[in-house]
Amino acid sequence: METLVFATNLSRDFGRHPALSNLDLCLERGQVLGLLGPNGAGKTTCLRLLSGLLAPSSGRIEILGIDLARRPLAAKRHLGYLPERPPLYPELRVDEYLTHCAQLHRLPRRAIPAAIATAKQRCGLEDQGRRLIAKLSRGYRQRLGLAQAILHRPPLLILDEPTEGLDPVQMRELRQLIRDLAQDTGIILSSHLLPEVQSVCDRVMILHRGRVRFDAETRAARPTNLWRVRLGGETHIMHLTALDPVAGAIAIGPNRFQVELREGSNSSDLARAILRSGLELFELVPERTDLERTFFDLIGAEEHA
Ligand SMILES: Nc1ncnc2c1ncn2[C@@H]1O[C@H](COP(=O)(O)OP(=O)(O)OP(=O)(O)O)[C@@H](O)[C@H]1O
Repeated sequence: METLVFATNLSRDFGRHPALSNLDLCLERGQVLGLLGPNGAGKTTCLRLLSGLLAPSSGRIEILGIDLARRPLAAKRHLGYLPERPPLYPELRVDEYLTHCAQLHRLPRRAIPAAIATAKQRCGLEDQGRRLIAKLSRGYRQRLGLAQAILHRPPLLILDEPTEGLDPVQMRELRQLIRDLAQDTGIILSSHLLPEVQSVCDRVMILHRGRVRFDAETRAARPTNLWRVRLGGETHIMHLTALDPVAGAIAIGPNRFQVELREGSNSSDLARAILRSGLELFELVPERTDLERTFFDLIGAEEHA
């Protein structure tokens, strides 16, 4: 496995406001990492730090082993960046704009036409070369933003809210394109949409108020044999863990528990065992340990506090 990004203890303050605090991150080729979080969580700040547009207040970033602070040009050569709003020039035609970008990426002059043709083909822009950017739809502008990011074939792509503002069809097409690109690159993208991260990313980091609140493979966040139980009266967790179908339990509030069942046991077994032991059962619902649950639990608990 090739490590594309290695960042440690990354922080960025704006004045006294910590926009990002103590983030550690590692990305391998072929991985798609999603930064998920509500507005102001620190996603854009993180992506700007990783793309070298913003200097960290502390911490260190390596892109393919190259220190981004010490050798910014060499490190940035390996990455493509799609900002939240791609800096497009409406008065240029698609080909003119891509030629300009290729020059900025310092591609050799002779290699430029082929690089543009490949980028356009990958982004579904083959027939758009002569079109004025001003006349492009939002979806095509986003494709063009992506085309400029992949022109120099970087192994690392950093995409800030790539599907923001697109209609559902455009979103689906762009997600497919991201999955295609991920076959030979590593991608870090930001989003505030759970389904997007679930469908596109292998790994997710939930950011909230500049801190990482959750970091896991998206596969690991799928439901298991977990149940949420609310009991009546004076109960203790031992009452539950003593029951046959229960593999383990954790208390999540007064008389509220998250219960994991043994393999082969189901919710009826649990309900029967609870009632047989003389406990009162007020609620028994499947626990969704997927990303959505975690997302809302974490964000909700924080807001509540
Ligand atoms: N240039 C800046 N100057 C001052 N504060 C900033 C600056 N950029 C970001 N911030 C603050 O840092 C925090 C994180 O912002 P950031 O844009 O990284 O969040 P985000 O998760 O990308 O949000 P959004 O989804 O709205 O883009 C916010 O409180 C924001 O107001």
